Amino acid sequence: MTDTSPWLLRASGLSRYYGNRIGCQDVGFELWPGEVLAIVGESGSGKTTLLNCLSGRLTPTAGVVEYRMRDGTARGVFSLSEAERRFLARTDWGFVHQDARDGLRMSVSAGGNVGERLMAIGGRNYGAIRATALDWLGRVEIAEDRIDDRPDAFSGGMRQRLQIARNLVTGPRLVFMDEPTSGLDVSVQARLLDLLRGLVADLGLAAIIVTHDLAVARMISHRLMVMRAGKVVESGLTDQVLDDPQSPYAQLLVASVLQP
Ligand SMILES: Nc1ncnc2c1ncn2[C@@H]1O[C@H](COP(=O)(O)OP(=O)(O)OP(=O)(O)O)[C@@H](O)[C@H]1O
Repeated sequence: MTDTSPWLLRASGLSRYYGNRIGCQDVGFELWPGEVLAIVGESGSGKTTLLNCLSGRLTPTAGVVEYRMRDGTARGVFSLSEAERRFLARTDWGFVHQDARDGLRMSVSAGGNVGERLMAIGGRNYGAIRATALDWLGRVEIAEDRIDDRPDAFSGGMRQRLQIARNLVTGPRLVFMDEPTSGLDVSVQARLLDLLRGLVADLGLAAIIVTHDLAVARMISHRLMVMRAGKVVESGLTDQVLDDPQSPYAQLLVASVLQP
């Protein structure tokens, strides 16, 4: 039966333990098409564990993650076959790593990094693939004449932009991002964030972004989830949570950032 409610991804009762240690515990939420959700919290609060469970990279100890396929059916991410999950990850989803080296093939040219994702979904026409790759390099502000360079000849910010192009070229509906701007200079970070925000809005992408930086969350996300010790302690519209946090922990987090 086709479920007609419009969420794109839904998590319920999602927990992941490492032995006795809590990674994340009893997380539940719905993500809507085109919505950007930021997961914030201090180091060790479970952000990456949660993101990896949501994106099918880490098997949860309990709970379910459901995803609405293009045909409208909701499927449990962990009841998909390995092949189905891989197909989803290559087509409908993107994953932007904090370290671009984890998301790029460093021995392949910039054009190849973008083009190979198209080939993975059946692209065969070399000229068309190269033209699309060029177009995407332009969209992420990488000059045409760098298409044959390898990412190790790129700056950190360029690599991250290339990783974004590689992820978006297949027209995904959902992108997972793990601290995509940290590790970059502040000015580079701001430009990248601006670019990301524009692309996400233009393409109507849904995104789940992990960040420890509330300013990043403020700039890019519609909704915010605050985690502490594996649990979601507060969630709501980003501006609302940041302007008027309700839980003592979120109040502390916001206050600590605002202090000089
Ligand atoms: N592979 C692992 N084995 C054992 N414990 C782990 C493992 N990965 C994470 N943990 C533990 O799970 C908890 C949550 O870690 P997680 O990396 O998800 O937090 P985080 O909020 O992403 O932190 P950071 O911002 O530092 O990346 C921590 O207590 C961490 O020590």
